[in-house]
Amino acid sequence: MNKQPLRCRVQVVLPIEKPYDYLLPYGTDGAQIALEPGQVVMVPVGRRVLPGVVWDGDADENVPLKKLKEIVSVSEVPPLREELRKFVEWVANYTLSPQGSVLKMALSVPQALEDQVGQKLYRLSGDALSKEGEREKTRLTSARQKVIDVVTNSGGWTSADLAREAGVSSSVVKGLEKLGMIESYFEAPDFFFPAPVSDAVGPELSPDQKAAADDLVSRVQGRSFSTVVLDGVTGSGKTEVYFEAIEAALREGRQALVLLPEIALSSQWLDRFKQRFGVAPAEWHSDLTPALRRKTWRAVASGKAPVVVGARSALMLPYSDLGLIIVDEEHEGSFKQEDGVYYHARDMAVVRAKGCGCPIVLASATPALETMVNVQSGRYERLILPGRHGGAGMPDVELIDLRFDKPERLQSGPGWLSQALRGAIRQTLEAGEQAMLFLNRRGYAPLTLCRTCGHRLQCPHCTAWLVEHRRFRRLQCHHCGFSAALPETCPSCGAEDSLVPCGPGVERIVEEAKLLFPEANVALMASDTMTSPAATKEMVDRIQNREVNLLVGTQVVAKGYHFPYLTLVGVVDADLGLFGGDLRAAERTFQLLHQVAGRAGRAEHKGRVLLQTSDPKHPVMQTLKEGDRDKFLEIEAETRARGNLPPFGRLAAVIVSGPDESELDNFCAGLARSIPQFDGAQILGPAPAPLALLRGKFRRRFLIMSKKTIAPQGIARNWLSQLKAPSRIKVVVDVDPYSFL
Ligand SMILES: Nc1ncnc2c1ncn2[C@@H]1O[C@H](COP(=O)(O)OP(=O)(O)OP(=O)(O)O)[C@@H](O)[C@H]1O
Ligand SMILES: [Zn+2]
Repeated sequence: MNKQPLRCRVQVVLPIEKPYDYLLPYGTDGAQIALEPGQVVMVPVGRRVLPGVVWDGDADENVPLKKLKEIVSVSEVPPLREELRKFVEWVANYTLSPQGSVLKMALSVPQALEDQVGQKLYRLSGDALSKEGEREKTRLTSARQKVIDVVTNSGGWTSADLAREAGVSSSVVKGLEKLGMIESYFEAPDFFFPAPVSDAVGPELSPDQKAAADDLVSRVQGRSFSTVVLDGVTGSGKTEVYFEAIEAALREGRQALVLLPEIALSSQWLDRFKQRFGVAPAEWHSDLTPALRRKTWRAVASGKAPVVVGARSALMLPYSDLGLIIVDEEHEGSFKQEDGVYYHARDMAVVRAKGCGCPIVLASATPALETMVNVQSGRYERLILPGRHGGAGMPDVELIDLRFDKPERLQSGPGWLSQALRGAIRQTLEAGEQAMLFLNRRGYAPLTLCRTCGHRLQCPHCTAWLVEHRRFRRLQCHHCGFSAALPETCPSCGAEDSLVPCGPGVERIVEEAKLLFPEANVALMASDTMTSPAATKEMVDRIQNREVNLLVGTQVVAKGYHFPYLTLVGVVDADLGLFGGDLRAAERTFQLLHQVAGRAGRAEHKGRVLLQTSDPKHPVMQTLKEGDRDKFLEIEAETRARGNLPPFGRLAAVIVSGPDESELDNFCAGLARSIPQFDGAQILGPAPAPLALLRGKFRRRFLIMSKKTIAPQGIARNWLSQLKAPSRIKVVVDVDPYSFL
């Protein structure tokens, strides 16, 4: 009797909703090889061969055999665990994303799936420095210099990766190897990160810290799911407390994952980890070299990366046995991904922890309103650290009313620092302490305008002003990256010397600070000046060593840093984040300013915070001044509840975009006509998005608002499936949107 060939389902890493059916591969003995769900395979799709995962459930026996293709090969990597497969399905369902796109985030390193034979890698050669002399002689070409720069930063590159990263041809790499400047070695295929030192002990904890740490440790030992909010004022030792929980996970032989909002800016955190545990954790972020990426993925999958610290994408890695998740600064907006799969890493981390049967800790001094409402309803538990470590007090917060204390003009143009703030800076510097000026705006000026005709310089591809970056004498669009030289004459009326910068960015504050305090050592810290983790670390070290005493920065300085001599924080424009029709504008402003304020006076010297505002009566300013976070949350909760806004109601945004405006409007009109009627939900729109033009695409927005008991996903699915979008039009659903641009 002829036996039917066996088939299985494979979810391919393409933007497709469901698994396809394939034939099991044939072994050398001519028999089919049995596969288990979770095994990683390569399968033909059209003319390509792509990675996929054997999925749960039976293939459809009714599909004719001749339509089925055979699995090409089976990867040696450990099968994806059921926990991760279920998580992929859950995320796809919740975010309305194709399952294949979510799976692709888990299999994000195709090279890691290949069988690993020892591979030839390159690094800076041991005696590269002694070759300096020869290097002079041979006069490194700029192509060669680029390669040297890359390997100086980190080793472990294949020839192809190295050439690609340096933007040169592989013959340049060969040439340098001949010269002896770089050398090759073989890497063993066993990928691992060293185990943390087991007898390392942390600092002696205060009674409050100890109580919180003990609670977390017993949860880790209990090996079951729970969500705990670690709610402690800035500088209360949240990090020290959760380090104890990490230690407990390691003792259990399980892995720990720490999600940080900006891993590239976390040099202090990494130093502390190394001090505490004797080794560095595995890092996961976009700056890893391809070789390190592959090593890390493999080590995580085989349980040889005990602690992973990373950006939101670290949540998607194939952990072999996750025993603890920490989300530090859980209120941070950067945990929301707004590209490809739109997901919130904090919320999805809670789901993943549940699947792994492990506790998850959400740490913050200013937990999100969503999180606090979950505490109130009993879904999350809470541990409180009420005071700063070592008895340091909370800083005094004062408001400067800009309507009365107007910044004086400087010789060179308008000034932005009030008399009160100038005086406080002077005092601080005279006392030998450090001051920080905060303005959450990169560049020199957010707008450039022609004095003669009023023309404003705008991005040709976006609804956005061009921002002047004086250091490079260029204009830049902060939405699409468009950049152009600063014109000499007005592009509209041709007038000369007529373009004036309007408003301040941090570069302009640096200019004013240098003018007012010529004796100070002024430094700037913004995401575009901190171009690499190394550059950030260097700056942080300079501040720690007090080579800098007047720091100017954007939100990158707000996060987690601990500078004992920093006693004054001045916020140049505290009202900046309050505008723009974003439902979380007040909350975000409160969190950010509270966080910035928290940098002041963290050790024995008392801290002082001055907020320049034109609206001192605003609840955000009042509660910051009173240091009353819970009162702010109460006011905010009332406002949101009244509008049935999250977390009391639910939202999903639908963003429709395309290159042709009339085609787009036609399609949106069709969508609007097919909006169904609901009880407890409504769909608003279409409205031009605030960024009505982005990267050359026109954009319209709809907003689905529903009661908390109704899932907007189902509404979106039914409604949007009625109309097929023309090929040039893209429809994106953003469930629980954070950006309304
Ligand atoms: N029990 C302790 N013994 C010694 N030093 C401690 C202790 N607890 C905290 N510290 C120190 O106090 C400083 C602040 O602690 P930590 O950074 O953990 O606070 P945090 O709550 O995470 O702060 P933030 O929210 O502002 O980032 C750190 O330098 C930390 O090493
Ligand atoms: Zn642009």
